[in-house]
Amino acid sequence: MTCSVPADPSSRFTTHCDLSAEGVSCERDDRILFEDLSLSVKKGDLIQLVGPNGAGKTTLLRLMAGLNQDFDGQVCWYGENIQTCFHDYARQRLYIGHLSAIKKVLTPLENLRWFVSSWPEVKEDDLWQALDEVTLAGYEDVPCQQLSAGQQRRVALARLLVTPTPLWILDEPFTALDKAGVIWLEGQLARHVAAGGSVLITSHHALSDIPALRQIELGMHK
Ligand SMILES: Nc1ncnc2c1ncn2[C@@H]1O[C@H](COP(=O)(O)OP(=O)(O)OP(=O)(O)O)[C@@H](O)[C@H]1O
Repeated sequence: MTCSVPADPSSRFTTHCDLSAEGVSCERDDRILFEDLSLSVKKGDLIQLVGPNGAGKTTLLRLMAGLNQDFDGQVCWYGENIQTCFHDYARQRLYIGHLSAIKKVLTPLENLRWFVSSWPEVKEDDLWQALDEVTLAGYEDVPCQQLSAGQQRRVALARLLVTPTPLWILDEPFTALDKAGVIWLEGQLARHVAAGGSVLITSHHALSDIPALRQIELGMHK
């Protein structure tokens, strides 16, 4: 089934974000992580989930990304349950988990080629440019297992530059980045929302300089 989503020809995206969690509750090991939670992510939103370790931030991100169905309530894309239009939804959201999901036996370039295979409009030149921007020029053909943790994170984050999705769902994306990488990523977040994109993020890093920021606190249940 396909979602009925209006196109916006004036935007760099084919559509804008309209994601909503409605009455979502989730329990793990008899402990309530969140209950009857509602949340919407629209064009230009930058929403940071905050809370202590174990509060449920990753769990909420994964269910908003459609990667976890073990919860009550529903998550909708343009009013339709994301599970019934998952194929279309997955083309409109970029999820980067805290493990990055890069294939370590592949090179940075091969990882990006594999990753963008769902977006045929992305050109080979775009991949080289993205690797250059994340300061991996010269490392394009080195297997990722030979890169440092921060460089591997940069391979994962290069996807932000090549994927034409309005919605970014990012779990602790600042992990292992050096100071310059942190500044670069903050700039990318700010630029994405200013261009009409949307970001749902967990991070223990303060994002207070980004004007669009809204925080949602988890971990209120004992
Ligand atoms: N698959 C699972 N089975 C059982 N319990 C789980 C599962 N996944 C997560 N949990 C539990 O759910 C709780 C929330 O985990 P989650 O990873 O969402 O927390 P978090 O807020 O992202 O934490 P952190 O800040 O440490 O990354 C934890 O107590 C965790 O043990």
